[in-house]
Amino acid sequence: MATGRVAPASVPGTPLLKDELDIVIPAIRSLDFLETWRPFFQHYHLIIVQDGDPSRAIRVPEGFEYELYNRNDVKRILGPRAACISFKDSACRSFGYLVSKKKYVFTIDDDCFVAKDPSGKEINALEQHIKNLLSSSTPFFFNTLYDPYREGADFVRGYPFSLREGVPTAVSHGLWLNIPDYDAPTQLVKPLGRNNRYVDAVLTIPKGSLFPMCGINLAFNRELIGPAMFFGPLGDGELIGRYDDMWAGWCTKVICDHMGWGVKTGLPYIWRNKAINPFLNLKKECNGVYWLEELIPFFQCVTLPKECTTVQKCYIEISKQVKAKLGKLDPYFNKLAEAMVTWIEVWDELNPPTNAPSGPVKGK
Ligand SMILES: O=c1ccn([C@@H]2O[C@H](COP(=O)(O)OP(=O)(O)O[C@H]3O[C@@H](CO)[C@H](O)[C@H]3O)[C@@H](O)[C@H]2O)c(=O)[nH]1
Ligand SMILES: [Mn+2]
Repeated sequence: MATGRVAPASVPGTPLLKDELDIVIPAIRSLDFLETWRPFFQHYHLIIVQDGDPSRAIRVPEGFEYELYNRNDVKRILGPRAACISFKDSACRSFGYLVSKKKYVFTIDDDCFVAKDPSGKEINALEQHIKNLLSSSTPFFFNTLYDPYREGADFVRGYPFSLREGVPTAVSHGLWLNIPDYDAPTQLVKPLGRNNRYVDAVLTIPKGSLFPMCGINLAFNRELIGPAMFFGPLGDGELIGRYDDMWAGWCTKVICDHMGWGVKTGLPYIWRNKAINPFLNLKKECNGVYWLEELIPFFQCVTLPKECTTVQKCYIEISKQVKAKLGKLDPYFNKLAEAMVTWIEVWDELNPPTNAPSGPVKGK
């Protein structure tokens, strides 16, 4: 069995991290999807961020413990700085991360259901995320047999012994069966594109590699990386839409690499039910598709000096580089850089830094 923090075995009837994890849901539709998740979510606390008309009453199915915030609440709590929270898209979920007081967060969209594994068994997505987060990651050297900390797995021959302890896992990025997370152009050319392939694997994304982080089925250690999980303002009505989660992912990965923390992708799967109209998505994504080719080289070149010993310091440093380098691409990025600073201000106000994790650690 691999060394390092190994995924905990689940004890039937005992929900893992029950008092240490919040489930954050951005919601503009109904919350009926929660019925299907009842066996897996019922012991956890939900934070629902309601988008759309705040006077609309949104029904939470009986028996769930929750707090619900609408736009008016966000304005009341953040005052003029509420503008950094993007509404009109899934990015309003960031507000849930901000007000959570838990160590871990799992976020899921309101049109996602319980998937089944190839044996027909319902997948407890939350439990798998927790296993991913509670076991170590291996960003500094790739293990060809996937996550060595999973039951029955291990490190292969040639894997340096000095790296087998692994490092803390900051993010667990889950995947989707049925409707894949395609961009609008791919949706347009593959209208019937479905993901039916269940791959029983979890991988650490190597240090230095960026990835497209999708917010649909995502969990993270809020205590470690929470201040970098800012999804916006990149939503509808902005110059660039549907890149809210991507932006958070690039910032997060660059910071995790600097701090010496891991990001895992793969299991668990959820069942994603429907794709939004690709033509509407194309309109939202248009600038993003174009700018993507500039944004990735930008993030590949972000340098974080050793003085950046907290996530907040790293994030502010990235915001400065956004302004200096991407502001030339479009003034929109100056606005985004300012929103990033505001986000850190409100994060620190609502989450006073006590023992903020510091780094960088291994591998620098
Ligand atoms: O104005 C809105 C629109 C949506 N929401 C909530 O956000 C999530 C996702 O919304 P939706 O299912 O409509 O969109 P998708 O394209 O399937 O989702 C992905 O797009 C990514 C980019 O934004 C994002 O990470 C994914 O979530 C649902 O829960 C809606 O209720 C909203 O609050 N306000
Ligand atoms: Mn959706």
